[in-house]
Amino acid sequence: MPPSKNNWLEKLLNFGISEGSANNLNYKQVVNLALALLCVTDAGMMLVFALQQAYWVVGFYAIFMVISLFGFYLHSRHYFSLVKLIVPFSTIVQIVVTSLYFFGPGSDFHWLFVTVAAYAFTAFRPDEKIMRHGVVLLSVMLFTACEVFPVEGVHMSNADQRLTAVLTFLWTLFTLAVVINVVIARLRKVNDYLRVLAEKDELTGLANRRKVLANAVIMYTEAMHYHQPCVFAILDLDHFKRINDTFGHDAGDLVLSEISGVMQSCLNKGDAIGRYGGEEFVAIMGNTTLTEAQQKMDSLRETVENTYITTEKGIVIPVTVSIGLAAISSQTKRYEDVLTLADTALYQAKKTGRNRVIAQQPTF
Ligand SMILES: Nc1nc2c(ncn2[C@@H]2O[C@H](COP(=O)(O)OP(=O)(O)OP(=O)(O)O)[C@@H](O)[C@H]2O)c(=O)[nH]1
Repeated sequence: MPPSKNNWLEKLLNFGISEGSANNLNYKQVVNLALALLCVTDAGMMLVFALQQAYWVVGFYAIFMVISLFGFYLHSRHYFSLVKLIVPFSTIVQIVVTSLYFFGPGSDFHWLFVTVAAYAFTAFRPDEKIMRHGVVLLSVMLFTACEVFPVEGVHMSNADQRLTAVLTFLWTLFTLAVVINVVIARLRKVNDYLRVLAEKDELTGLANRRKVLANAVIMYTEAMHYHQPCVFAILDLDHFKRINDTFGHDAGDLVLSEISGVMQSCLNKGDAIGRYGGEEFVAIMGNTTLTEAQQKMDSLRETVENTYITTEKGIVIPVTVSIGLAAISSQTKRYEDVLTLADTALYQAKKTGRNRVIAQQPTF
């Protein structure tokens, strides 16, 4: 995947994940993010209680901060199954103690168990059901206990409790926004990457058959809608089987990838080209008359003819291409009809000696 601009975030998400241990990448990244957020949360709580001058509570949160940092250390040592348990259990203990002892159930601090359940569903894989359900069940039981047991908070006044509740609410909102933002941004990136893979021909780097036909539909529809000329071309390398048989399949692959680049460089920016299959390509030229397309394709044919592909062993392979052209007309009903006409023209080009461009005149 292309490197992200947010380098520090990438470094954090990928901490302890080496190339060879990249299984369950997303789960591991969620755990790293959770550990980091837990560290920041603990730092925030230390600040809140330091302002209250409750220094031993500061110490309590410092211990959990150290545990989170220890989680990063364990991750760097590849103890991932242990690391992913640190976050829920450290959070559970902190919520229970903070909720029951410092704030009291009236503060509703224990609603933070929602974050533990959210973590369990994102950090444990579907095949780790026991762990996932166990953490959620434990959270539900402890949440119920916090709701039911009337233990008073012993260290905070009502005003401080309210302030802490507001701060906690804002912080939870912020962390959820961060997590959702990171998750969505990453999903988008993966999605873009998969789309490129799904639309690209691996050997030539051109659009694959699916993508070039999708482009054909778009360009055909636009041309029909705006009454503009549009030409479809099918380009087929000549005697390609002979190239494979004489120089080998690898040399054939080299010819395909080199000639693809040459063909693309002969087209205009708005034109579309893709690999139709084997040694056959499709080009669509929008806003181009048949005469203009014929000139462009003839120049492309000549460029291919003058291109000599040299293999690693120094063997020079001459290549030529035959091209069939057809333009859309007022009679055209479907884009496939234009492709069929271009294919007929290509057949003529092959039959009449190859290395030539033949245009199928439109029928009105
Ligand atoms: N190296 C290589 N060869 C391929 C690839 N895809 C298809 N081919 C070969 O392309 C050849 C196409 O052969 P034919 O359809 O007979 O066409 P041709 O030899 O070019 O003959 P004409 O089109 O009539 O000039 C076959 O031998 C296929 O195996 C590929 O990705 N790499």
